[in-house]
Amino acid sequence: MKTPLIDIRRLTRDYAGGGLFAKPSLTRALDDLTMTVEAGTIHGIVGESGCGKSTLARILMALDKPTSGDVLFDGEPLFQLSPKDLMRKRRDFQMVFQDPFGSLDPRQRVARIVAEPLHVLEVKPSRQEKRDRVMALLEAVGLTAAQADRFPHEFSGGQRQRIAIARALITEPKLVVADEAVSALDLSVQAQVLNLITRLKRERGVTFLFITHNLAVVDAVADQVGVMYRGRLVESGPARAVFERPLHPYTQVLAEAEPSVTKFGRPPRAEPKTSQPLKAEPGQGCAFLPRCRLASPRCASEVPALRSVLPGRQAACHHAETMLAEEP
Ligand SMILES: Nc1ncnc2c1ncn2[C@@H]1O[C@H](COP(=O)(O)OP(=O)(O)OP(=O)(O)O)[C@@H](O)[C@H]1O
Repeated sequence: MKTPLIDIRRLTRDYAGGGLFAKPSLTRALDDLTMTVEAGTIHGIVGESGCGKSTLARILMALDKPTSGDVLFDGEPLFQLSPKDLMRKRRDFQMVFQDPFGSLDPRQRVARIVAEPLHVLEVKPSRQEKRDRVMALLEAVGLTAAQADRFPHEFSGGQRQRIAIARALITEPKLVVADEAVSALDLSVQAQVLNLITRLKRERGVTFLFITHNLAVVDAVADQVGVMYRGRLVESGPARAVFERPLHPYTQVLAEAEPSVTKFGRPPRAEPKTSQPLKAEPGQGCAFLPRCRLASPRCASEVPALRSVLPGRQAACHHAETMLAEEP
């Protein structure tokens, strides 16, 4: 079997909270998260606010360290590399952020902005080679050579996001993590940037990890999707199949709230009965239990492991087979 580009192994990230006047507390932003991303694919990560998406992105960029677990990038464990090897490895992954207005230095010209990761990551091409690379990339993202000497404020939001994508590609990375990269853009501009990303995957073989709360965006571009809930991966598989036929009740809730991704615009399923809600002890049962329409006593006592339910489809739910047997 092929080595995945990213092999995330049992990643946990705890943040200490509280302080001088508040009781100390611990937030588990990532909880034993395991997943793989194949090279040359667009892999979506979806989940509601606070589920740990940005924490995952920061760890994949080696901007933050996990409390436990590791990430194998092209077979190499990121958090066991020496600082020198990590610096070399950083050229292989880049990030595009949400805010196209805040993420580009307003005092720098576009050519300098796009070339910046070369300086930061100590790649030292000749002056001419650098200029050639910048120009080729500006052209690849649909901008002109004449625009290289302008400043960010002279561009629209969509154009700025193209500049950010060109900057992310300058070190010829294998992976680009896009964290809510089109969320701040108008719908028509979103579609243009998504087309660009699909083309870059096809023509350059770049792998994209597309992190968003917007299922329609993932449905439009992603080959695979991972659904996160409270720091855990609860479902994964081919994006279209996952949204059309969810195998986890949480995915179903997300998909039914976004009618454009469910084929027939299904009406939402019944909410759980609230007369005697089941509760799981922390760390013992399923975190989705209080919101789950299929909750059973087993869900309160046993954390459901992510398991293969259909070929290429995984879900962390004791009732995945029940969902499979239900009318679509
Ligand atoms: N530096 C930090 N210190 C303390 N807690 C943090 C820190 N960063 C994240 N958290 C907590 O970890 C959890 C996951 O946060 P994270 O930002 O990764 O979620 P998210 O899915 O990206 O949310 P959003 O879509 O709102 O950005 C949240 O409960 C958040 O409050």
